[in-house]
Amino acid sequence: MIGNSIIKLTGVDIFQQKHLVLSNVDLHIDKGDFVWLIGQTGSGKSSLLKVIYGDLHINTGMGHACGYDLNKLADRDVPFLRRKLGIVFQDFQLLTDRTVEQNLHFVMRATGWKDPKLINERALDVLEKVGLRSKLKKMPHELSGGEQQRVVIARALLNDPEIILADEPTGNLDPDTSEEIVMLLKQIGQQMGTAIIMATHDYHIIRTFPSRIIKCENGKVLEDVTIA
Ligand SMILES: Nc1ncnc2c1ncn2[C@@H]1O[C@H](COP(=O)(O)OP(=O)(O)OP(=O)(O)O)[C@@H](O)[C@H]1O
Repeated sequence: MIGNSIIKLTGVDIFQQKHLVLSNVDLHIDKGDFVWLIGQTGSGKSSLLKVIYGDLHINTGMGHACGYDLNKLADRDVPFLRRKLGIVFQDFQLLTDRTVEQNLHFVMRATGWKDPKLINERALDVLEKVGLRSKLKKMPHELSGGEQQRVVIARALLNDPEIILADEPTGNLDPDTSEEIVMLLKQIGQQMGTAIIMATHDYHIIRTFPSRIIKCENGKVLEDVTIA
């Protein structure tokens, strides 16, 4: 982290294969920021998030995420960058054949945790943060959609991330449960200084929780957007 800056993109072009999705992107996210990311289907929201978590490489402009230089990011750096990011995406769902506890332990072992006592404690700690300590031994299918999403958030918190990237985390949830998830993310941001970028198509929830809005539109990322 340079000062409070967690993400800094300057003049970045973002491609999917040979297709230029977003050009000349400037984006600055500081510790504790909560940012809504909006834009029509196919406008480039996921592509922008993919650049930040090292899934899409950049060649034009300058990019930093959690202290990593995105222009020079080597494949071997990506797992280390990902430990500083909490990812809450529909593509990163829970393993369905393991309990909540096993899901959390699996990620911890994969990211270098060794001590079984610390692993147990950390799993309980993150479940406590999302209010699901009692669900440790449950299988994902025994949980509601909102509870599953809370476990995904707990999993994203395991390595104490500097930023959480949430791509439509409330897409499959009813309005009340969606609000609970946003409140939880906001609370995490306020308590731990975690920055949060949340992509959504749900303008109602943005109106309920007003915050900075950025928008992907016509190949650009627009800042300080307001919605009707
Ligand atoms: N793996 C890929 N290969 C080639 N093109 C892709 C790939 N992924 C996305 N694209 C294209 O890049 C553009 C931006 O897609 P992206 O997924 O970033 O949009 P989005 O705003 O996240 O959309 P949605 O709201 O539907 O999730 C689209 O034109 C899409 O077709």
